[in-house]
Amino acid sequence: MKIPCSFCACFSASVQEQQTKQEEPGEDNDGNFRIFTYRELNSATRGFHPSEKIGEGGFGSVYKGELRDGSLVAVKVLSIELDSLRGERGFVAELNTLANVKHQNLVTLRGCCVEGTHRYIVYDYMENNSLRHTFLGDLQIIF
Ligand SMILES: Nc1ncnc2c1ncn2[C@@H]1O[C@H](COP(=O)(O)OP(=O)(O)OP(=O)(O)O)[C@@H](O)[C@H]1O
Repeated sequence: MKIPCSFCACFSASVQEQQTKQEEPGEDNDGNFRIFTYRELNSATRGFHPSEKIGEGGFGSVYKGELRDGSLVAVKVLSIELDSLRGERGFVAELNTLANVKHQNLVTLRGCCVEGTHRYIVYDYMENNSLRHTFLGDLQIIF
């Protein structure tokens, strides 16, 4: 029998609690990290429409989305399902790290969504220019 780590247990309980008490949109979890509903992300990305796809990473596809409040987000759809130990570990490790690390050069983790065995991670959307300016800004400091 697999025993979940304390973070998994807390996270799972938090998600279930959020999902039972909310419909749409998701509420703030602790003011920063937020549990999104699948419906909200589905709506934000226009049903994960191919035209909204902005990239492909090692863990899955990334879609641009617009939340109801007008803010833009990047939604990473993990291609590895929770049944996979590697997927679960990667998901928990990424959230556990990013939710606690704040830096001007790191894209902000907005929250996540759990839908069945599927997992979604939501970040602030960064325009190419934002990333380029941040990078060039660092280079100017270095040189
Ligand atoms: N917050 C974001 N804002 C805008 N575009 C993003 C954002 N996050 C990811 N992308 C786009 O999606 C692509 C894939 O990103 P993703 O983080 O999934 O893969 P990666 O950078 O290769 O890292 P890894 O595979 O290790 O997770 C990026 O190259 C970028 O074009």
